[in-house]
Amino acid sequence: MQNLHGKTALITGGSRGIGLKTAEALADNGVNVAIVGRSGDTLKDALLTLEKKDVKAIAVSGDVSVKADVKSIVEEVLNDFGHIDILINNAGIMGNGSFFDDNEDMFRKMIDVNVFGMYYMMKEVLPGMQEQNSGDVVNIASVSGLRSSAGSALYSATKHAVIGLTEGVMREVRKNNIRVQYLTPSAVLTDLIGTPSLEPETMTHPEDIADIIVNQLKIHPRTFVKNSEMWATNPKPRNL
Ligand SMILES: NC(=O)c1ccc[n+]([C@@H]2O[C@H](COP(=O)([O-])OP(=O)(O)OC[C@H]3O[C@@H](n4cnc5c(N)ncnc54)[C@H](O)[C@@H]3O)[C@@H](O)[C@H]2O)c1
Ligand SMILES: CC(=O)[C@H](C)O
Repeated sequence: MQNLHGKTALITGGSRGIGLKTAEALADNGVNVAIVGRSGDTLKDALLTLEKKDVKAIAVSGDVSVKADVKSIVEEVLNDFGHIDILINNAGIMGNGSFFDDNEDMFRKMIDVNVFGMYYMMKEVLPGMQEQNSGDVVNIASVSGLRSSAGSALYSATKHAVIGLTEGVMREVRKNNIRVQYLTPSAVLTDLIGTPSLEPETMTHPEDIADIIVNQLKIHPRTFVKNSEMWATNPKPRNL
């Protein structure tokens, strides 16, 4: 196992949900954290939480689906931290409904945020990791990237794209000692899913995903968990 103390991490969508819990868990392990989100009180509140930890924490506002924003986000983080050890590509949006709905704009928006956001981020961050000959990239996909269902074809298509993108990039940069992995959580109790149809206590919580991320990052750098699927153990009232 390796100690994460003193490393630096950039977490997209770090203002709430899985991203914020991951930033908190990393900070608890001595990692300096930069959270990225669209501007607003949520991002400020998240930073206040992180500032209480014994690490350097910064918040950078920007839209990951906008190439110029991503460029300036990464520049700002590099100015503050000098380098980036860990990139958590977590920002994402979900729209559901029938394939036959009027949903072309929503589909493009999801592709822009869920797929291009990650693409732009990796384009900006990976060259620095190649130079330092080390690094970790964690891309948050979803079980919807493995199995699609009626009502989620479009979101699912974006998460399938995330998995394809991640796997190819991983194969390209492992020679630089960079570990690129993806996670495929099932339903997690966050704002993204709206009112849950399952009993909240029986669902996976965002801090559970954060624990998994931190523990996987602690594995000796010569090895990594390429992909992992997380399920709620006993979701009620129905087993998914
Ligand atoms: N909640 C679930 O059930 C679940 C399951 C599997 C995968 N995921 C994935 O986990 C990731 C995090 O989701 P969550 O559940 O924490 O959702 P959430 O809605 O609580 O958080 C999403 C975060 O992404 C940010 N974000 C959205 N669009 C952005 C943009 N264009 N630029 C910058 N930031 C942006 C939001 O501000 C927010 O901080 C997403 O990629 C989601 O698809 C979630
Ligand atoms: C939100 C999501 O990704 C589903 C529930 O797996």
